[in-house]
Amino acid sequence: MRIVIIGAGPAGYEAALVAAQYGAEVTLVETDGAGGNCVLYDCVPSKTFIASAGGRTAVREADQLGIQVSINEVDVDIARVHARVSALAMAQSNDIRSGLLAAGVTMLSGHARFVDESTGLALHNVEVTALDGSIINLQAEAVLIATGASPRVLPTAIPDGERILTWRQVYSLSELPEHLIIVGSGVTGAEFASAYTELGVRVTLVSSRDRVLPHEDADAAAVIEEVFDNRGVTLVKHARADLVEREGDQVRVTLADGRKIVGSHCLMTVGSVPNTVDLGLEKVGIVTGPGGFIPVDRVSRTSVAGIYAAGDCTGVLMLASVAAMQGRIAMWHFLGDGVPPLRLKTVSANVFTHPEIATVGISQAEADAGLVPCRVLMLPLATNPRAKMLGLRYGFVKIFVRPATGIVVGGVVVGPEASELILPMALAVQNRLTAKNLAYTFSVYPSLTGSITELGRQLMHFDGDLG
Ligand SMILES: Cc1cc2nc3c(=O)[nH]c(=O)nc-3n(C[C@H](O)[C@H](O)[C@H](O)COP(=O)(O)OP(=O)(O)OC[C@H]3O[C@@H](n4cnc5c(N)ncnc54)[C@H](O)[C@@H]3O)c2cc1C
Ligand SMILES: NC(=O)c1ccc[n+]([C@@H]2O[C@H](COP(=O)([O-])OP(=O)(O)OC[C@H]3O[C@@H](n4cnc5c(N)ncnc54)[C@H](O)[C@@H]3O)[C@@H](O)[C@H]2O)c1
Repeated sequence: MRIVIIGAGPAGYEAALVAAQYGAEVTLVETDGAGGNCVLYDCVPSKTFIASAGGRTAVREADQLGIQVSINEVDVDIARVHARVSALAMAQSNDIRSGLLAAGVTMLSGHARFVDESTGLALHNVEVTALDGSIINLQAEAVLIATGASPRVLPTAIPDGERILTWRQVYSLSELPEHLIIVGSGVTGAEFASAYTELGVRVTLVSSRDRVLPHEDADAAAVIEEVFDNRGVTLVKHARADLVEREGDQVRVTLADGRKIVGSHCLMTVGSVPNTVDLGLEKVGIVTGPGGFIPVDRVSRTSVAGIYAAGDCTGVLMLASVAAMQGRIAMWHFLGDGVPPLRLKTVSANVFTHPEIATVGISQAEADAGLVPCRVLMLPLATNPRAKMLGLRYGFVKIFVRPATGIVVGGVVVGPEASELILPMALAVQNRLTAKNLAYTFSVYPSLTGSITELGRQLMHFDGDLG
């Protein structure tokens, strides 16, 4: 079987590894580097940057533990931080490339597009234009589109890479911004606001809504707002940026209601657009949906036989983990393996603010709307002995269980390393464990996960026959 994969982000490279494992002849085409935007520009660089920012916070927070280091004595060598970000991304990309080559995947560098002469063909034709302009034609029984997404650019706020920036451009700054205005308070905006304040930068966060992180758990977002407030972030709510312009060494952001904010730099985090233009989709008869995303079903099939799509270009859920799973599912499906369709209800995700917000399963908003009947219990970390020892001031664990059976259907953790602490909840949701199962599980004493087993104990009497 010949398979062509367009795009070497998590969706594309994970799919390539699966297909190669099954003995398929796999060609992976990528305009940039292995690992895609995820590894080179988005997820991996931002999380590496956030790790450095956390180093300064550890010093700032040491005082309450009786360790005295003046925060004014802490120097941030931003050139080294940025160099580390770039080096780590490149190393990760090289690792992925080596893994793909070792698995027998053929890697082609260039821009791929469909060139089928008519729709409805059993074999699809992909043309690859290399950087030097040379052209290679490929034919395949199956094609996976895994072309990802790019930062959304507003026509009235064009990034110049110096003062008006996308999140991909911040690592080329030679100095930390004096006053950073961040437009957009979704996950990307909140993560950068958190990291820059940790580095001691003055931040103004422009939110189009009444709160930060409008799509996240409201209790968790309230914690982040309180933390931001304590760190001196100016949060401008109900504010839509209409115009962002440079004035010498400054940037002026004009809001829809006429208010103006002046800062040294502006970071635009207003979402992403799918990379689905110039792919020749019309040649194969794929029609994109709202926002330009490629519609797919739960086994990653597009409307055209033999063509699959996975990852950010589908807009299903813009996470690396989901992209990778969609890509693997596409290959398992095409190569004839029995495959369970994608289940979004078991996806765990994390916002890498400080503290972090991790979630799995159903959300508070779905519970409040009555979409899923459930009992909700929340425990502040302040009651947890380990949290007290660590001097943690913020955070909580929250669980959602079915009322009659006690089956765990969702959870939220706000705290340090919440991305790690969510796993017991994710295991519970994935395997339909009950509150009683959690209650009977040994957690280490003292530990933050002790609060998760405590949630189980407080809810176990709802377990009924399944306990
Ligand atoms: C700032 C930021 C931080 C993030 N942090 C996280 C996180 O912590 N955890 C998480 O799970 N997710 C995170 N995400 C989301 C995650 O990065 C994406 O969900 C993930 O990158 C999607 O992977 P993908 O394979 O669909 O596409 P991408 O990673 O975007 O890769 C697509 C690749 O396709 C290539 N391509 C496009 N068109 C063509 C063509 N015609 N021919 C050849 N190649 C082509 C591109 O060059 C690109 O390399 C973050 C996103 C952002 C913006
Ligand atoms: N840790 C992670 O897993 C992680 C990190 C970053 C991004 N992501 C994923 O990437 C996707 C995109 O997230 P995102 O935060 O980049 O985008 P987003 O679309 O979620 O948020 C962008 C925000 O900008 C606002 N906005 C748009 N135009 C505006 C304007 N003119 N003025 C003010 N505000 C404006 C929107 O209302 C929205 O709230 C999400 O699915 C997210 O899960 C994940």
